[in-house]
Amino acid sequence: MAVSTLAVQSRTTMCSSEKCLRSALIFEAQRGYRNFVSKDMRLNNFLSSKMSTVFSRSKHKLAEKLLKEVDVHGRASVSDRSKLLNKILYSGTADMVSSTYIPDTFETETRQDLQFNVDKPSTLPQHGVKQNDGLVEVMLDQSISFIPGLSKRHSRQLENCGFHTLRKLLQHFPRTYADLQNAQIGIEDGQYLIFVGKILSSRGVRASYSLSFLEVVVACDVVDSESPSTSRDDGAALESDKADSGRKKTVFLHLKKFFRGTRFTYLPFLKSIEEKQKVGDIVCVSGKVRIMRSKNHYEMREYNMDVLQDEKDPSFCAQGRPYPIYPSKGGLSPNFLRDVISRAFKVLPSNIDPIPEALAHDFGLLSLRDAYARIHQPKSLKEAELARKRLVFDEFFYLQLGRLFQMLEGLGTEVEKDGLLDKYRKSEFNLVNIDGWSMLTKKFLKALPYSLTSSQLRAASEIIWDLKQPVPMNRLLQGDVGCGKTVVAFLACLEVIGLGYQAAFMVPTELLAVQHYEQIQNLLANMEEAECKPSVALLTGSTSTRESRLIRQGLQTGDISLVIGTHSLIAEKVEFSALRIAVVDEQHRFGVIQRGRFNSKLYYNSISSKLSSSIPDDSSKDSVIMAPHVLAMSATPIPRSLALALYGDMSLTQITDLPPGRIPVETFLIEGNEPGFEKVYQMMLDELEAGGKIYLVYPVIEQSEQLPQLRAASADLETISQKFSGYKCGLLHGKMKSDDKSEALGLFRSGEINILLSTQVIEIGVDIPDASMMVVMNAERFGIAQLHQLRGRVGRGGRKSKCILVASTDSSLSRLKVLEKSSDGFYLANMDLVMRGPGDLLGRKQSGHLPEFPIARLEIDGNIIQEAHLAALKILGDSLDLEKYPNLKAELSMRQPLCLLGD
Ligand SMILES: Nc1ncnc2c1ncn2[C@@H]1O[C@H](COP(=O)(O)OP(=O)(O)OP(=O)(O)O)[C@@H](O)[C@H]1O
Repeated sequence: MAVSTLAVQSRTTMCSSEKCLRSALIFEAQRGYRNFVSKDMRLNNFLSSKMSTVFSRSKHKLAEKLLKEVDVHGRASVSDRSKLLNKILYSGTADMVSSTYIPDTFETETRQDLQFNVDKPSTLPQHGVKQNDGLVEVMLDQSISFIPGLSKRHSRQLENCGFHTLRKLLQHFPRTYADLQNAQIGIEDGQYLIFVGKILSSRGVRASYSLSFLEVVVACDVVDSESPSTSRDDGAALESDKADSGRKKTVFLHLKKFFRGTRFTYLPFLKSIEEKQKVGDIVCVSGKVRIMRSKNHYEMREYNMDVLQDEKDPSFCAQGRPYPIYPSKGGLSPNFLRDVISRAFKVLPSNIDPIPEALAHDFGLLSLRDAYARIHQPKSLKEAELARKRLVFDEFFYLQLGRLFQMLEGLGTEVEKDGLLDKYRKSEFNLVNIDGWSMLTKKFLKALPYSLTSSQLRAASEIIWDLKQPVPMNRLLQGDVGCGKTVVAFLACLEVIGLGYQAAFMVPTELLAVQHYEQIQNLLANMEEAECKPSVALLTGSTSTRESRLIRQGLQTGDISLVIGTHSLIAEKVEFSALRIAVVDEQHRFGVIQRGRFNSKLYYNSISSKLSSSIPDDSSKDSVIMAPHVLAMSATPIPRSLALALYGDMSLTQITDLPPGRIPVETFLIEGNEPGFEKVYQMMLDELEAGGKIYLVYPVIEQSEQLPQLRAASADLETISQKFSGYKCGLLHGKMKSDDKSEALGLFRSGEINILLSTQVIEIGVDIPDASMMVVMNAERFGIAQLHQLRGRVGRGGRKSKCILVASTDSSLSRLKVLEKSSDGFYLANMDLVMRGPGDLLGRKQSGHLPEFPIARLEIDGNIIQEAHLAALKILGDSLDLEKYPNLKAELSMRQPLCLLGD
């Protein structure tokens, strides 16, 4: 009956309070109170007969004291008794009182009745608890036990399901909203409808020894859709539309609420619940209808009922409110949850919002209380949507605020902090300033066989700016496939090497490590002055024991300035002399723990290390105990919204353009049937004859009995070799030995192999600029982002390239169509996010690190996260340490505690 509580409260009489007290006493007596003395002998006898029930000593004593008081005041006025009971309720024993004196459910209104009839209790409220008109107002993180009328048993049930605080409860959001319709046309079983009618009767019924129910019958007038006049032919019906609108029938709603437990079967209880509903009241009832046997009679067990204040204008209610449908949790019924949540609003004050009003106004946000109220009890779907926006905003806002705050905390002076914020605020701030770069970096830049694109230059400047800061950089560099991230990372490495430090470059596969190693050696070879060239080493799982020992020694002494390698770099034995930057390529391929270990290990080593004497300036010496800068690179473009959520603590750098002269790869979708393959083979032949090189990508290495429809690389080698007999075919997959893999790739690079049959092992990083065609078998087995990555292996030079996606069935082609249309990795990643959600887009490993968002959905709320990011910048710009916003700081410490602990 929570919905109509307000109305109930307003018409509460002293008489009902007296009854409540009496019921409470009887209830207590049932539990075995021994020494109750009453002038009513019958009651006295009844109470004595219940003496044997177990009662804990403390409760017993308390109960004894309180009941004696009640008895003493037995002759006093009802309001005095109410005062007394109120005192009990506020004396810190409310839990006990609610469970021992007042039956479950029934006490909801009882306690409120009492509170409405008495003065404010004299007892001081607890910390964070406000009292208002007799109701306790509590803040969001207060226990749910403050919810009016919640029995101890229900509190326990809720707590067991994780609803410890009001916040937790209010964040149990409706799964969806049923579209309530005015019952003006035919009524069907299971529909969610809304009615306005008059209460005809209300009765509390004892159904059995331990079951009772309240049945309220409401009579409502609705349009009679079954009357013969409505089924006439159209013309006639049209003419008499007006008349029909007046043809009404009365339907009877039987609203039922059940109570389980012997204590709810007693007459006083049944009488009291009965009296809560006043015959003749006009009410608005909404909920799910069930058809009953008798015509025009309907039952409702899930319902909301509002007593209409203004009988003359019931229309406002009948306009069709969305009806919240809650997911059940831990066995708690959606109905129960709806009821408790609506009660929670009675104790929730309006000033719970930590976000300053001005900011909320700037971003068009509802106040927090309104947002909670409207998401749970919206008057329209639009209202629910507005409320949702506010709550989604909060989820993103505190994440952004926490991460930015944490970053600022690491900086020393206000000027530095302001500088960092400015960098976030204005992208044009990051002007390229090559003059400030080290000599080595400048020489390397000069020796490059190409000029950097403007966005590569901007990215390099941004990173090098960060490298000069006294706090460790934590930056994510991302860009589309083949945009030239590697060279930007090399520049960053050379910058620290130029200052006398070391750099580590970690990649997920050996193939990639070898490729990067060869690439940097080639680029360094172009440099004129041999003496300033840094020494570079390659350390992977296949490096011989002797060689790896030598490399480790070199790293320890500082003789090696740059090491490129795989996971071997984070092995415990590897120690650095003065590591200043760690580049983690394809960072999502490493788990957070691995990255963390890498980071902390390097930190430890760099503290313990003795720095070589070649450090040029004193300022660098001071910062030697700093953790190394981390530059993470992501080859899969991630939508900005997702990146903000996933890596909100990282600064983001994006390379937005491709090196000049790139011709977009032409993409074809072909069904993998006989004519389809004939077509593919013909295209391959044309390409080979024109001097091209072809990757053939397979989903598996060996043919599998379980998945016979999948083409396998090993199995196809012979067929393809026969088909293209004039050309050389090679095989590359993850199970091959490291040397064999490098050899196969080397032969393909040099042109000795024309067709490379491979698995997705080539997906990341493989860079063979003159490879000009790719054919992906069973393309439906790959995600959009993955296919885009694969496709990025071709078209890396000046030659026009083709990518053919062969799908087993016609139906799977439609999903891949988006690849045919676009070659923009960011656009495709966004599409993937919308189509598959963040979990599938990122893969299990990476999506596991996404923060939990109870209500936000990254695929649709991307714009809100951007707003939240701006709002966080605004707040921090105004108060770097959040001192101006103590409420925000408190909320932040609650939501993102680690960021305030400096973790
Ligand atoms: N500014 C440039 N002008 C011309 N070529 C460039 C430029 N920058 C990089 N390249 C070349 O483009 C190719 C791709 O570069 P790189 O391997 O760094 O790309 P990437 O961003 O790491 O791509 P992927 O994520 O696919 O590995 C390389 O052959 C590189 O030499």
